[in-house]
Formats: sequence, C-alpha cells, structure tokens
Amino acid sequence: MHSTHGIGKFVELVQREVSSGGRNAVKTQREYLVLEYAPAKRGYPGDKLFVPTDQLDQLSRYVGGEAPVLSKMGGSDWAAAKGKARKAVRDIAVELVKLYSARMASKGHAFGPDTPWQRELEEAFPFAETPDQLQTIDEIKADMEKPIPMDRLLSGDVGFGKTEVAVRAAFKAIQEGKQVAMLVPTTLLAKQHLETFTERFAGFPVKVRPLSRFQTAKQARETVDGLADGTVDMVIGTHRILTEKVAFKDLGLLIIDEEQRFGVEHKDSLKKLKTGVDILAMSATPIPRTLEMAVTGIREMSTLATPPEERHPILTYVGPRSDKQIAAAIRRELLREGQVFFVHNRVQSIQRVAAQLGELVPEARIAVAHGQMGEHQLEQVVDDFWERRADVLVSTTIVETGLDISNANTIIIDRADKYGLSQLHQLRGRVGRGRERAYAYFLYDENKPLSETAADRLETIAVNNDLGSGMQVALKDLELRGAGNLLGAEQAGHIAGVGFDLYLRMIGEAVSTFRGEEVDGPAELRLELPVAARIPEDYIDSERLRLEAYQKLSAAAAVSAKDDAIDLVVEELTDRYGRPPAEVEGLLAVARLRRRAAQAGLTDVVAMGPNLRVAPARLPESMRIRLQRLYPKAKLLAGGEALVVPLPTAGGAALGDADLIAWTGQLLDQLFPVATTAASPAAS
Ligand SMILES: Nc1ncnc2c1ncn2[C@@H]1O[C@H](COP(=O)(O)OP(=O)(O)OP(=O)(O)O)[C@@H](O)[C@H]1O
Repeated sequence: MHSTHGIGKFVELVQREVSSGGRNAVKTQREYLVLEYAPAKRGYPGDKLFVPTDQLDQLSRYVGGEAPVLSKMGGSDWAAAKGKARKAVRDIAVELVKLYSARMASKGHAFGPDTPWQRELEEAFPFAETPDQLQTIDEIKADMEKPIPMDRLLSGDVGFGKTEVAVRAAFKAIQEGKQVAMLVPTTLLAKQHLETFTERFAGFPVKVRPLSRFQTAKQARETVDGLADGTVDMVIGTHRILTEKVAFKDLGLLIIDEEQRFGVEHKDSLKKLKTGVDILAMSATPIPRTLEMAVTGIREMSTLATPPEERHPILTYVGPRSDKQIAAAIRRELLREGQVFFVHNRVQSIQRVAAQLGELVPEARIAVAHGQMGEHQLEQVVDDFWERRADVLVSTTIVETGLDISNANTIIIDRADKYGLSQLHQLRGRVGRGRERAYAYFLYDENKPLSETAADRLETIAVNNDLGSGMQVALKDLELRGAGNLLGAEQAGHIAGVGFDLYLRMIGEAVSTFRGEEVDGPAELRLELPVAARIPEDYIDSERLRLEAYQKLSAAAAVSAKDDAIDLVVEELTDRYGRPPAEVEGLLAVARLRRRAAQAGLTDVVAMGPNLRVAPARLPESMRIRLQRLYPKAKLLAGGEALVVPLPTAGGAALGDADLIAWTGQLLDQLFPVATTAASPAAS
C-alpha cells in the first residue's frame, strides 16, 4: 500500500541510473520497487510506479483478508477508499466511546474480596498457573470489585489456559449469590466447559447447568426455571441462552467465548443481556497491539502469551496425502496409547474415508462425527472418543473449537489446502494440550494443484509452529477476526478497502480525536539526495532478501523507532552478508538523515539541481540570523514554507556522497535542532 496512490501490486526491484540534473550533474545508480496499479482506462496495461528503495516508509504491506482491488494511480481512488473507511471508523469510534461512557456512567455491582472458599478452589487447581494467568486473574478480580461494570477481553493462543481464568471469575461471582452465564459457540464446547466447571466446582454447593441442543425440552425447561428462581447458579450454553429468552434472577457475570462467532442476529439480545453486568470475553484470536492501543481505556484487555509449562511445539508435517504416511501416523499414536483426530470436512464422503482408514489400520477403532448428525448420536460418538472407546475420530471441523482431549495428540487434516490459516492454527491447537509431544499432518491431494496462496499458507503454518507465536504476520486474518471480535464483524469490508494496518491507525486517530486528544499523524517525509544509496546484488543477491533489508532499514528510520534501531540493522547486515559496501553505507547514512529530518518534523529535504530544498522552514528570528551568517546565499521563501540553500561544491565539482550527506546533516543540526539523544549524522 502506498500512502498516496493506494493499493498496488509489487512487481520487482529494478536498478535505474538517475542524474541530479543541472550543470555538474551527478549520475547515480538507484534501486526502485516497481508497483503496478489499475489501468487508467479499461483495456490498457496497469500504470507502474517506481518507489526509491530509500523511501519505503511510504509503503506498507497490504493485509485485508480477501484479495484487494488495485487502486488507480493518482490518488483519487485511494482518497475515496480512505474517505469511506474513515467515515466507518468514525462511526465505530463514536460507538466505542459511547459504550465506554455509558459503561462508566452505569451502576455495576462491586464484588467483595475473595472468600476463603475462593482460595480453596484456587489451591485445588492441579497445575502451576502461568504468570499471565495469575496476572489476568488479578486484573479481572480488581475489575469485578469496582462499582463500574467490567468489560474485559481475554485473548490467548489455543490451549493457553483461558478456561481456568473463567472458572475463578465465575466462582467469585457465585460466592456473592450472583448468577453466571457462559456463552460458547458450539454444543461440543458447551459440553466440555460444563465438564471442566463441574469438576472444578465439585465439593462446593454450586449448581451448573448446560443449555444447548444436546438438552431435551424438559431438561431445558428445568434449567430455565432454575435460572429464573435462582436455584441454578451458572448456565453454560450456546446461543440457545439468547433465543430461549432466559430470565435470570440476578445475573452478575457474563462470560463469552469467541464472541465474533455469534452472528449479528444475536447482537441485540446479547446487548440486552450485557446491560449492567460484568463481562469477560475470551478469544483465541490474537488481538493486534495496534488495535489494543487504539481501544485502550475503552475496553480492558488481558493476554495469555506464555504457554503452560512443559508444552512442546507441535511437530507439523505438510505434504501430499499418502496412505502409508497416514497409517504410520495412526499406528505411532496407538503404540503410545494415544488417540487421533482425522479431519475431513465433507459430510458426503466422510463415511467412505473412515472405511478407508479402517482398512489401512484394521486394529484401530474408528468413530465418525459431523454437524449433521442427531444430537444424541453426536454426543455419543464424542463420549466414546472421550472415554477412549474409540482410537480415531474422523470428523468435520466441528472438532475445531472444543474437545480438550489431552490424550489425543495426533491430528491429520485431509485437504489442508482448503482451510484458512486461522482455522488450521485452531485445529492444530486441539492437540498438544498436555505434556505429550504432539503431531500435526497437513495433507493435500498431490493430483490437485495447490494454488500459490494455499501453498504459502501451508508453508507459513509449517514454519511457524512455536507456541503462542500467534504467527503474527501470517495470521493477520486471525487478527482480522480478532478485530471483528472487538469492532463487530461487519467491519471486514472496510478493513479490506484500506488494509488492516491503516484501518487500525485510523481507529486510533478517530478515538483520540473523539476524545479531543490531538492527533499528530506522522508527516510524510520526502528526502532525495543524489547519492548512491542502495543494496547492490553482489552484496545481497536475492531480491526477496534485499527487499527485506530495505524494509527493515525503513522501519528503523521511522520516528517511532528506537535510537539504536539503525545500528542494529547494520549489525544484522554485517553478520549475515559481511561488511556493507560504500553504496550500502550511503543507504544507511540516508536512513539516519531521514530519521533526523522526521524528528525535526520536516516534510521535504530534496536536492533540486544546484540547491537543497528544506520544508517547512518556519525559523524563529534567532535562527534566521544564524541562517544568514552560516548560509548567506540561502533563500527563505515567504511564510517559511521552504528554505532553499545552494549545494556546496568542492573546487567546482559536486561533493562526494558521504560529504554531501554529512553537510546536509550538519545543516539540519544547525537550523532544525531537536531534543534528541541520537547522534546527528554530522557528528556520526
Ligand atoms: N497453568 C497451566 N499449566 C498446565 N496446564 C494448564 C494450565 N492451565 C490450563 N492448563 C490445561 O491446559 C489445557 C488447555 O486449557 P484451556 O482449555 O483453558 O485452554 P484455552 O486457552 O481455553 O484453549 P481454547 O482456546 O482451545 O479454549 C486444559 O487441559 C487445562 O487443564
């Protein structure tokens, strides 16, 4: 994405010779990123934009979920897309801030301090809590003890122990005679959480009931009556809690698992349920830092970022489907008394696939589960698998969100190329939740060609299998869902229009504006000097690695980067590719100059023929006097929108690259001092 022209397609890196023009023209080799835009008129080839590699800060990687529409060059297209997104963002910001102020104004219940039973419950936890779990639990209790209703989002990778946090929050509410409702997206998850909560509350006079399609009408009615008269302390269920118009005697806490999975049709009944009660939302989709900052103070967030101890990364294999491979994987798991998930997402062919597996591994007891089965049959099959009366569960993705079966530590995903990244990540999270080493096999049909994005997705999930990495960059679509979780699913369209990062920045700005805070969007800086500033092929031959190096350098030169960021990039380049040659030194010096100019809030430092143009140049009187003394031939354009200084020459010839950069750095130091600790280029 280009800040002016919008969404373009990266084509290649090219070298170009440019001259600085004017009398003593200097020719230098520059490297450019070539981007292709939509054609101005139908039927014409797309327009091409050449972006100098030392100006990559104008570019950011587009991430928006589905394939983006290329903008037309010139910026009107892009401005329109931004305008639309900005309007949508403003609406969200208003919504978010309204919710926030409504919450601040409403009266919630201030829970008392922990009871002795609370401590007893918590000491009975069979594991050592992770530091994040402990911190999150404390944050939640503090929120609950405030008179203002809590609205906290707990995000954490699959299997990181969110449920235990919910157990303790629920118990605290029940201790005060309040009721708790837990909303989960699937019947299986409802059943699983019911088991966990019932087990954890055993020994305490607490009544927990399920409410999903697994319950008969009679059971459901008993539960609904119990909630109305207060004899049922906690209900764990699916959207049936919303559709059954459940009335609570005294609801104190609402826990929502994977809120973004509840369709907009439940939005209103959810909103009604939420009024005046403490809310704990849980999500396995990482909420991006940028979004977190954007909504800080509007929505409290907690993150479980460390895995429970002794969790091993899941060994992930990506490859063509082969019976031998499948048989070996199942046998290995059965040998260690373990169980296997086999995910096949087509109901029509799932029985045939199960029969095939039965032939492949006759000694394995195979069970089949899919969403179109009757309630009881589905529950029976899942129970069989749970109670280890089955070794292999062949199922559709219904297994994705639920089933914390610590004895199942192999998952085989058929036609893995058919799944999105987040789904693969969540499916894989179904195994490796205990201490056993877990295995994941992502198989594809070698007779059906893999699309490039599918191959890229599988490659990404195979490479990123360390725990909790959240696979930041690659799992942007998870983050998109995370954003949907926070902002409402209908925003996906706008995010696609301008890309994820810009959209989040817009939210942050909109929220700050709405709160009357000053929004200082980073000024776009154009810095162009006729110096050799590029990475030659003989230093880094791969285009991808060269692009990566340019991007790292551009990020390090940003105002928000740390002072030593550029030095760290130099170290990394030197370690990987050896001492940087002169041209790369030029690139590094330009990066330092760029950062310096950005810190001074300049928008232009551009060599034009024999002069250097610096803008804006609103110099105080004292600085003008200094300017006259130091640069007598300099011209300060009226209103201070620019300063034009003749470029120095050495005996009639143009300065060498390093000298020119040093001279420019010195000029900035002298005329545009900033209160920064960074050593200025002149000094370096
Ligand atoms: N601190 C811990 N140490 C070891 N194991 C833990 C810890 N906390 C939870 N577990 C166990 O890890 C497993 C996964 O926990 P849990 O189901 O709460 O994860 P989750 O974050 O809710 O996963 P998902 O996102 O899939 O719902 C459970 O068997 C739980 O008992």
